[in-house]
Parts: sequence; C-alpha cells; structure tokens
Amino acid sequence: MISSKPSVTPAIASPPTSPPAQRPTWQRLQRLAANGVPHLRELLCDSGARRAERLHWHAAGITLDATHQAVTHEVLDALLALAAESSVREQAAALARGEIVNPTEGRAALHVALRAPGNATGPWSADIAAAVHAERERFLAAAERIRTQRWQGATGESITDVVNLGIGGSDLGPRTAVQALQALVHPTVRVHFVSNPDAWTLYRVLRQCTPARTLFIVQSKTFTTAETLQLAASARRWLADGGIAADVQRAHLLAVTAAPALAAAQGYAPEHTFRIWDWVGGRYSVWSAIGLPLAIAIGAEAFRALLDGAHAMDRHFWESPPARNLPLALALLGVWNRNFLGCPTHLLAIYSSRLATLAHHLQQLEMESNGKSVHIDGTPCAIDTGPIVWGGSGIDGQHAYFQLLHQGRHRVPVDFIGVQQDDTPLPLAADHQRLVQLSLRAQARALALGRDDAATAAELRAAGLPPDQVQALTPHRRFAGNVPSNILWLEALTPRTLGALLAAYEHKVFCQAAIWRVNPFDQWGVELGKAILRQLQNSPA
Ligand SMILES: O=P(O)(O)OC[C@H]1O[C@H](O)[C@H](O)[C@@H](O)[C@@H]1O
Repeated sequence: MISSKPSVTPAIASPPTSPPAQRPTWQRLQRLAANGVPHLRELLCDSGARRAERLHWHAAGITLDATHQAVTHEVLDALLALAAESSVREQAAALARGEIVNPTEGRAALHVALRAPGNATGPWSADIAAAVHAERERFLAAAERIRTQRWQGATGESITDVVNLGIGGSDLGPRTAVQALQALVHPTVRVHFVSNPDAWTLYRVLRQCTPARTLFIVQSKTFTTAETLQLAASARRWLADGGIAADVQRAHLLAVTAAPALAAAQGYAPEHTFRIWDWVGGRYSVWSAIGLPLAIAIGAEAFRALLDGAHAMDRHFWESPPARNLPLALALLGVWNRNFLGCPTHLLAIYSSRLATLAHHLQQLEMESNGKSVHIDGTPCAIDTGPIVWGGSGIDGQHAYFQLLHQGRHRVPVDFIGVQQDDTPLPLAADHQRLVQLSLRAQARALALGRDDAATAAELRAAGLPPDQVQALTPHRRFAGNVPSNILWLEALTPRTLGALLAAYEHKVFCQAAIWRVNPFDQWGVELGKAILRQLQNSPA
C-alpha cells in the first residue's frame, strides 16, 4: 500500500526571520541601484572577458547568457551575498529533505523526488522513493499499452484518441511538453488537451473522435475542480450516446489524482486510477502521473529522458557553487530587475514555435507561486514580490507588441529562449533556423543598446534627409535602450533539455520565494472565486 503521507519533519523549514528590506545586503543593493548602473551600451562595450565569463552559465544542455543584464561586478557580488543572507541553499536543502515548506497547507513539496532515477533515494525518505518508483512504473506501463494500441475499449477496438481533461497544473505541464516534443509524437494515437469548460472546446476535439476508440484521462489533484468535472460529465455522456454505456465505460476512463477515494466514488476503476500525493503541487506535477498523456505521446523512454534532464538540473542546482549556479542566477537577476530596477513585468520571448506554450506554463509557475503579498509568517510584504509574467512566440511578438518594449514607457526585462540545433526535416530548415536565431540576438541587442540622439541624427543625415527633418524625426527614431534580458539556449529541443529547462525555472521560483520570504507552494488567491462560483451554482436562478 502506497502511503499518501510523506515522512516530513513536523517543523516548518525556517527561512531568515528579518524582513528582506531590513537586511544589510538588500540595503546595499538599493544604494547600488540608486547610484545608477552604467547604460548597457557601456556595459556591453566593456570587453573585459571577466564580465562575459561571469555572466554565462551552463547546465544539462542549457546555456544562460546574461551579458545583456544591467549588472556590474559589484551588483553581482551583492546579489550573491543576498542569496547567502537569505539562506537560499539551506531552504532548498529543507525542501529536498521533505520538510514542510508549505506551512499554510501543512505540506512538503517533493517534486524533485519525482524525477530521481529508478527508486534512488535522495535526501527524502525511502518510503517516498519506493512509492514514486512503483507508481511511475504503473503509469508508464499503461502509457506503453495505450501508445502501442494494446489497450482496448469496451468493444474490443484499439484506442486512437486520448483526450486529457484537466486545468491549470493538470493541463499546462503535459500540454507544453507534448507541444514541444511533437517531433517524437506517435503517429497513430492522437493526444488532445481540453481544459476549458466552454462546450465548444470539447466539441471541437470530440467531433474528430469515435467513442469506441477514445480514452479520456481525467486529471485533477483534488478531483473537485468544477471545470474538469463538467468536462468529464460531458465526456461520459458522449461515450454513452456513442454506444459505450455507463457500465462498460471503465476502459475509456483513466483518473489521475491525489484523492483516489473521490475518483472511486465517481465510478473510476482503482486499476485505472493513478496516484499523485498531496506533496506534488499542481504546477510542479508534470513529472508525476499527471505526465501520463505526455508519456502516451512520446513513449516511456523519452519520458524518462525528460525526468533525467530535470534531475541533472536538480543536481546542478544542489551541487554547484552559488556563482556558477544557473537557476540561482535566473532568480537573482530577476530580483535585481524587480526589486531594485523597479520593473513590474517580465516577458518570455520564445524563439521556437514548438516551445511557445511554455510561456503559459511558466506564467502559472511564477505567478501562482510568487504572486503573494504576505511573508511566509503572515506578516505583510513591504517589498515587491513576483512580477507579472507574460509572453509567447518572440518572432510574432516582434511584429506586434515589441514596439512598446523598444519605445514605450515601460522597462520590460526579457527572457529570450531559443534552440541552437534544429532538426526540422525541411530542405531549407537551416536557413529558417538562422533567421530565427539571428532575430533573437538582434532583439536582445537592440533592446540593450538602443540608439541615442547623435547616432539617430547621423543615420537620418546619411539617408539624405535635410536638417529640419532630421531634427523633427530624431525624437521619434531614437531608442532609449538599456532593457535587460537573458538569453537561454537549449542545445537542441529534446526531452532531456526540456526537462532541464522546466526544472531550472522551478528552482528559480523557489530561490526568489526564499529571498522574498513567501510561500511558493500555496495558491489561496484562487479560492475566493471558486467559493463564489459554488454559491452562485447553488443559489436559485
Ligand atoms: O488538479 P486540480 O485539483 O483539478 O487543480 C487544477 C488547478 O486549479 C486550481 O484552482 C489551482 O489554481 C491550480 O494550481 C491547479 O493546478
């Protein structure tokens, strides 16, 4: 019997108690920002190899180039001191030991245990390792049966369509990964994702499917989410209307949940129910049975490679010194931009169409985790916490909203995310890839350097404009620049690098929460809307 309870130390992992703004390093960073950092035009000209060396990180197939961040050596030193002063490392170790890092729900957050190879133990308990291993083997075996069309529906036909019903963390992780790894997707079993209870969303998928050949995966950690239950009810009615009566629907319905009793009460067969645990946060759950649709799409071996990539990033995060630690660097640069340069938003500009959905996944990861205004001890935050995270396809954005980034009134830090080696089997794929990669680099450069009045006027004069027009046009054609950005390169778009990238962002979010002293694992903010929905549903029309 798999225990749902992690063996946790009952004590709350203790972050430093002083409010961040009262810490000496925080105040040092405030002074550095107030004194002004040189324009990126100057920082990028500083050809001293040391800046470039300090601002590049490599781990598990991911490279972070932060040379376009508005930071000096002094700022970097102070940020690393802030991490030490905030006990980031100690807090990460407490998480991995299975301590209660989510005190408002009395839970551990052991997503790192989900991606350890085999049944290897880590700092977490042997019970957890064994439970994770057993359930992983169970859901991967089911995924292989479905993928190889050995899973039969009630009428003995093979399954050709798998429809994932789930929302938030029970949708975005696997949806993003299936999208990203579509080159590996099995050609005969189609995997669909439906999260939105707008009836058309489900209809649009079901009109392509045949009931006898369709399998639904109802994914819900709580098994109480109204949107998912509505979709499941509709799916079951569609099966019944299509000749798969309620009493033989079991082979068409899988459930993934931390509340198996609720699933059983709603008629899901225990042998078709896969287990997650209360210590798996929804937005950290793609590594668990919530990844089942992904495993069906790409196969067990590729799914294990995704876990391996994430685990490689975990090891890097735990073992690398702070100055060489990629997720910590992402976190610290974000803190600098948010708290000291005063940037309220953060853009994810993704230069790989297969990865574009990543922006939605990371938006949930960052905003649901760190969109908080009280510290972990319940005291109000006097500092800014998680920024507004937004984004999508960078190339498309260039021809739409990038104008505001270049010349608007907001300074928007950017993570440019690209892929170094492309595998698209198209004759001119290398040319496409060169255009995409150079576009990424050009945008990072343009945002950083801008173009001052003198350079703008010189260019207009060189184009042959008379002096009065040069004068009139210069204010419109100048660019302030100095917009900070990261460039993240995946060496190739593989399960391994995708796993590593997702894990890097998870650790980034955790490090920022540790510095801001907020709980990144609860999401009470979404509850009020749910409660009011229930009231409205129960009140007379
Ligand atoms: O998996 P479920 O319990 O159905 O929850 C689905 C999602 O909805 C909730 O309201 C939360 O905002 C998300 O964190 C969660 O992932």
